[in-house]
Amino acid sequence: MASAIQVQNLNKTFGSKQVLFNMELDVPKGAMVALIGASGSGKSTLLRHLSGLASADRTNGGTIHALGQQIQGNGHLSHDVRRIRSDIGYIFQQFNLVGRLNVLQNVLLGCLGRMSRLRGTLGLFNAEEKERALHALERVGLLEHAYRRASTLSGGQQQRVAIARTLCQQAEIILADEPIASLDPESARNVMDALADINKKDGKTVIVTLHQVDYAVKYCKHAVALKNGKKHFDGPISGLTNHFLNDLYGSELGTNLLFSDHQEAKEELHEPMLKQVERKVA
Ligand SMILES: Nc1ncnc2c1ncn2[C@@H]1O[C@H](COP(=O)(O)OP(=O)(O)OP(=O)(O)O)[C@@H](O)[C@H]1O
Repeated sequence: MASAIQVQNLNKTFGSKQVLFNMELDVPKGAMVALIGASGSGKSTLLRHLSGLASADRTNGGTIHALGQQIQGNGHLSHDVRRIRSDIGYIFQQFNLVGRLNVLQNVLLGCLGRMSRLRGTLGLFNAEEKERALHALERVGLLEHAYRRASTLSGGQQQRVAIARTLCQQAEIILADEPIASLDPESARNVMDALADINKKDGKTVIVTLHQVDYAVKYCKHAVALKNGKKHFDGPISGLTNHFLNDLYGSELGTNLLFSDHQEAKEELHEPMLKQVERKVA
């Protein structure tokens, strides 16, 4: 299957501290991937590199391609990174909406990457773009709030506006960096439902960093786990065995582990695991 994201030999060093090591990653188009790992393992740093928000080491930094186009190589962003980025939607933990604008205006900001600078600067959105933005809001269940000031929405609603913005952007790849970390369980579920819906119905590729393994199991078929800046696992979600998670999270174990029955997760245990998750997350 064609790749949405390809990472080859990515290395990143901050000062004297290397935080990503020889990272290799190939995410097929249409996948929904959970990126997991203990705090400080490098999840956010990797995600920022995938979208060209950060550049790798100048020496032996590796390459990153998005939809077959090189976004960076050896620490140099490609000259047309802005155009490539228009295919990549980015969702932040803290929503990153413009609070004083209304919800619809925030969603329309997703169109800016594909507009001429002049039209964008003047905020001259055309009828097709406005219709697309309204449709995106309908998709995430927030159409009735289109004309509310964004800052008056709840955190979960704001995150769904951010998702609608990526729809309006017509992004093919959605990178979500801990999108539910600051949300209550119901809001978290709504946000993950919206991402899963877009993945399933629109075929968008979603890579989502998650601290809660239960949400990863419930929503993603595939997981990539980082440990100390290295890829530690890359495979079906059923591979996240209790033993593996103990090893991955170490001292964070109490807050992150889901499976308490000490059974090794096998492919055929996937469905029962999901049921357990559903009960836990309900
Ligand atoms: N701008 C920066 N300058 C220096 N060090 C950084 C910078 N950004 C990240 N780091 C370091 O890189 C390592 C990986 O951080 P990163 O935020 O990617 O981890 P994470 O897995 O996303 O953690 P968390 O789950 O807590 O968000 C950490 O040691 C962090 O301190």
